Amino acid sequence: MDSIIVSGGQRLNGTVSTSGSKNAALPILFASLLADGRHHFDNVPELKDIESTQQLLASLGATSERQGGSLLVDVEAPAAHVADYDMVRKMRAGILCLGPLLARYGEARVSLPGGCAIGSRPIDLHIETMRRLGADISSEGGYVVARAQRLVGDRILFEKVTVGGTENALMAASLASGTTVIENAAKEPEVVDLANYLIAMGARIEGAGSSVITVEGVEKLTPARHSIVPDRIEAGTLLIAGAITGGNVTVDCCIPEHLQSLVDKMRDAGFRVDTTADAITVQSTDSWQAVDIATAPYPGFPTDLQAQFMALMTQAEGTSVVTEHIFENRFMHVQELVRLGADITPMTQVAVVRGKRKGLSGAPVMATDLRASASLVLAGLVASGDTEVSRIYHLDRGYEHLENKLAGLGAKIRRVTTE
Ligand SMILES: CC(=O)N[C@H]1[C@@H](OP(=O)(O)OP(=O)(O)OC[C@H]2O[C@@H](n3ccc(=O)[nH]c3=O)[C@H](O)[C@@H]2O)O[C@H](CO)[C@@H](O)[C@@H]1O
Ligand SMILES: C=C(OP(=O)(O)O)C(=O)O
Repeated sequence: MDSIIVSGGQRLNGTVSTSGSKNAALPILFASLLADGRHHFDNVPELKDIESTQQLLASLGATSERQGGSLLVDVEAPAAHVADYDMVRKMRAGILCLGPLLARYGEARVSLPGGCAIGSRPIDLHIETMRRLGADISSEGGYVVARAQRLVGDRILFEKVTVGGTENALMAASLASGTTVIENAAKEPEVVDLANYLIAMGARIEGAGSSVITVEGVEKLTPARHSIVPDRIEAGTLLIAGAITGGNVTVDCCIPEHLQSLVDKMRDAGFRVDTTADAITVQSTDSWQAVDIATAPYPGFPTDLQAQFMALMTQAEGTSVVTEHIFENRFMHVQELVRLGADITPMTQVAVVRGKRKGLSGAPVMATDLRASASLVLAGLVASGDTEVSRIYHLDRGYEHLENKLAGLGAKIRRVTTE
């Protein structure tokens, strides 16, 4: 099992590039199930979650081949429309094959999904969506079982903003008969990227990126070519790495607009942050202070950057209040940051971080989920001595060669493999 060892104390400097977005690539790969033939995706990150998706797609009749940063997916009708437990348990996004399978073949049997341990993650809104579109749907032996003749467009009003729910609704509605209006839709850039691919395949979608999306169902979609949007969460993690080490780091190949909430918070804290069309530069200063954050759906502060920002706040002058509004139990990193010497009091969905610059010292810590892993690596960059982050398979789900990118900026970091 791999772990990462970080020897803290190096200021990071230089330029690093952003990879394609995991959370955009996953739904887009599932969307390929909507059309037989060859789909061509560029800027697809090399990640465990992408490999797991390729395996799941293969079990559904869609083989894929990587060519450098591109992935070619050949879709043909599968013998069965089953997403097996062994495939779906590894990642939450497995539920995203429900909409495409149901819309395309009129039936789907999808295992209840796994994913990061960040609180209970129900799929009731996905199920309700398919029901609204006319599916007969039930839960049997750990599987969602759904059937429909042809889905029929309807009004879907999400009681809560859900990224995956909106994505499943978009994919299902694209091949439904008639019009679907999705209200209180998620506005995340990853939803927009999915909509753009569906449109490239011939779907008729308006309003993606706003809270009301209208989909006119079509009879058939055809494969297309698409480049995956840059990963705003990876870009944000790298910016925080620059800031936490007191360095000057430029993150390029990103879309600064997608990171506005982070940029605003970093500026409020006192960092100098400059943006160009496709890059963000953070320049550190000795006088920066704690700021509060509260996670919210896009364009609010992303829950997927909460743990990393908390690591930064352990180094701030003053006290920061971190509020997690999206997931009920996304503070698993707190106890590990405390092992490194951080002063954090977790409460229900609120954590109070008392900053103390240069106060961390290296220790063995355990990654509990994807972004928690990243926060521990960031803390390790400023802790004195060595920090060994184990269970790094969580990190590998969603970061492309993070240790190489950080090493390129001057970090002393290495991966070790133990039996
Ligand atoms: C693969 C992917 O893109 N994952 C992202 C996606 O996850 P995911 O799509 O799973 O997250 P959602 O936006 O659906 O979840 C938002 C909230 O809605 C709740 N909910 C969701 C569905 C449902 O049927 N019922 C329900 O109650 C969730 O428990 C959570 O409290 O968006 C999250 C919120 O930005 C990110 O943290 C994840 O990185
Ligand atoms: C929580 C995440 O992923 P998933 O939804 O796949 O568990 C994440 O990307 O931070």
